[in-house]
Amino acid sequence: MDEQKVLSIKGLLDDTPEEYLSHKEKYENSIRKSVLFYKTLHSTEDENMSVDEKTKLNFRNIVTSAIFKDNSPFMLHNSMFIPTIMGQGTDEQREYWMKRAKNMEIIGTYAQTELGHGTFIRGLETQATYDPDTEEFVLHSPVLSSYKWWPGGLAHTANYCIVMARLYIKGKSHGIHPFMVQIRDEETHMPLPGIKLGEIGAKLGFNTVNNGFLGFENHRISRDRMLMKNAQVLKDGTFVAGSNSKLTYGTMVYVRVLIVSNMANMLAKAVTIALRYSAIRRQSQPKPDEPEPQILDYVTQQHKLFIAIASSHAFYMNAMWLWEIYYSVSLQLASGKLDNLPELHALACCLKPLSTIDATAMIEKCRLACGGHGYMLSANLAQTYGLATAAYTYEGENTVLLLQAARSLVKAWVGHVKGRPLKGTMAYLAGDSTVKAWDGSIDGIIQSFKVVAIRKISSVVKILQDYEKSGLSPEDAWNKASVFLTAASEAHGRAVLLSVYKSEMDKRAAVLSPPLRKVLLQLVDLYVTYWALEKVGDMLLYASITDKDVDELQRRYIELLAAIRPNAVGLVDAFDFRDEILNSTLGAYDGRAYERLMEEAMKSPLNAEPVNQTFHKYLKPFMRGKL
Ligand SMILES: CCCCCCCCCC/C=C\CCCCC/C=C/C(=O)SCCNC(=O)CCNC(=O)[C@H](O)C(C)(C)COP(=O)(O)OP(=O)(O)OC[C@H]1O[C@@H](n2cnc3c(N)ncnc32)[C@H](O)[C@@H]1OP(=O)(O)O
Ligand SMILES: Cc1cc2nc3c(=O)[nH]c(=O)nc-3n(C[C@H](O)[C@H](O)[C@H](O)COP(=O)(O)OP(=O)(O)OC[C@H]3O[C@@H](n4cnc5c(N)ncnc54)[C@H](O)[C@@H]3O)c2cc1C
Repeated sequence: MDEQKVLSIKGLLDDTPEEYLSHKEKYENSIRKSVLFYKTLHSTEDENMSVDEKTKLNFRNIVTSAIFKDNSPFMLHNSMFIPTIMGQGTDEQREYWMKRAKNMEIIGTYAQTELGHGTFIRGLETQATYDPDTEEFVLHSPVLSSYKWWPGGLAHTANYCIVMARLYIKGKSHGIHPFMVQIRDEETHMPLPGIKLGEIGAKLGFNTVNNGFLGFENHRISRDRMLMKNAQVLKDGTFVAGSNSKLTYGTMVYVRVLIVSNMANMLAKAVTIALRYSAIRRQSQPKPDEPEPQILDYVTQQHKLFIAIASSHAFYMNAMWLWEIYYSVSLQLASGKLDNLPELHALACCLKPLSTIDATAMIEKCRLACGGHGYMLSANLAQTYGLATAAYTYEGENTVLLLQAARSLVKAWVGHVKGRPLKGTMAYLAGDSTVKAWDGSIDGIIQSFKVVAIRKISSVVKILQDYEKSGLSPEDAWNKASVFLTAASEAHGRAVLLSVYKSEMDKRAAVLSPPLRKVLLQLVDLYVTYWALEKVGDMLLYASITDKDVDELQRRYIELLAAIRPNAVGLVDAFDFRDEILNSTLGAYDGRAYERLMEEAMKSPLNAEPVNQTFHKYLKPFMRGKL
């Protein structure tokens, strides 16, 4: 997708900064731009695309959608509506709906979360009751808490949506299934009879995504609107279960993988802004006889920012690696082979939380590193934070997903102890669980992170078993141990992030020029050393690190910051964000931050006149004691 082409779209870029638009104007402006964007770039994910092309398209979509400073009301159409049709529709349903969706003849969203339930999918209350007499499903929202609540684009944009509803046949529940539901008339866009729609209101971010609510009053849809790839309802109401009820959760796994690459992109944007600003901003005078230095020369500033560069690389490498796994498991599922789905689910349940936790924290650190100007909306750091922090919650709240990963880790460990072989990304759990002497090499530190994970998993399993021996139910034991279950999942996730980053870089290093290889491997070294220092407690407990080793690690870390400093600006320039996509007064390539700050300030409607009308209406009478 050619960004030049995107940016050449007349009217795509805002004359009036979004900050000065009303809530309603922001939405209307975003629709205007989304239509322009799609008309020019009508890029779709072709089923015949190679893994690499699909991944790049997703990644490019993310990058390009960044133009909107916030996200587009079309976001769910691309990121969930289309993938659900692809993953949950029969061949016939895909044939029909994919054509309409790809051509933007219809705009869709994905309506799963309800006012009363987001995490607990099996608790969703929207009903889809099959009527064999008319061969229809009756959709109904029995109580307020069953209203769909949150779906992007649902309020005023989408005219179709995937509704995840509880299927009832002859009074019996058959679990949650996906239904294709038209919610608005294709000509008038009016909500169809029996359908209540609206917007959920202003949020911390995502204020142009048009998140909405949806309630059904006995709304009927034909039988062929249930997406029936994984489970079917025959005309007479016979229910045919799928091979695995969790296949209906497939879109969420896809988006969790997408989010890891999205975090790489978000973090790259934020650190480009903060680091470029740090290269032009001069402040203080540590040496009386020298000019004020660039704030980028403060080692504390390097500590705040360089890890963000390395983390973006790490998330990107892990995301590309995870996409390969996702696509290969998807192909296996298509041929009925399910045995690698649990591992993909567990990986996504580790990497989505860790990438969003780290990216959110590091984007905020990029903002904080820019002083007062980082607090300006025109810097586009606050908005980037707002978008990233949402991913902590959506697509599976992070705690919940880490506990899901813990389920798999506990099962793997208990199986291992009983002699069952471990496989894939959990195979290392069968390895040595002690570090006889600290090995400060990159591979040695990564091995130590694996030992930390082994020890945390084995110890939390022991806690669980002790609780159950003491008479606690498995559920109560699980809840009591849950803090350390999430810690075990995080440790596993860290080990995966580090080892995949290193191995993926090693694969690429062979084809890099020696100078580039040196710089990129310095970032790997920085990433591994940073996390060893961040998790020094675990290293002391499980990896035989001594205070002398820690001292050595600290010195190595400082030297790495100094080594990276000369290439720091080049490293963020290499993310190759155009100014229009960075959309930031502080991050523009030309470094004219002060002029841009002033230019943006003058766009404030308040600066249109020297005296605001409230002076004569309120202030003057007030100051003259006449109010
Ligand atoms: C104009 C320009 C526009 C261009 C835009 C381009 C795109 C932009 C890209 C932006 C990038 C991304 C943004 C996407 C936006 C998304 C917005 C947000 C959407 C949403 O939030 S949708 C709703 C998401 N909701 C959730 O994720 C809910 C979380 N809850 C759950 O997943 C489940 O409830 C659960 C897993 C927590 C528990 O499920 P439950 O049925 O109770 O199961 P359990 O009993 O716990 O476990 C049973 C066994 O099932 C296994 N399991 C569970 N889930 C899965 C799964 N998904 N796959 C496989 N297996 C699964 C589990 O492991 C258990 O197995 P075991 O018994 O242990 O063997
Ligand atoms: C910006 C944004 C966009 C969204 N877009 C969509 C969309 O397009 N479509 C859609 O369907 N949904 C969407 N969502 C909804 C999102 O999927 C849910 O918010 C998310 O699944 C969490 O559910 P919840 O909000 O009901 O929180 P709850 O599930 O009520 O969880 C609240 C808190 O309770 C705790 N908790 C809950 N369960 C457990 C547990 N089992 N163990 C331990 N602690 C627990 C956690 O601390 C959690 O944060 C969006 C949300 C946001 C913020």
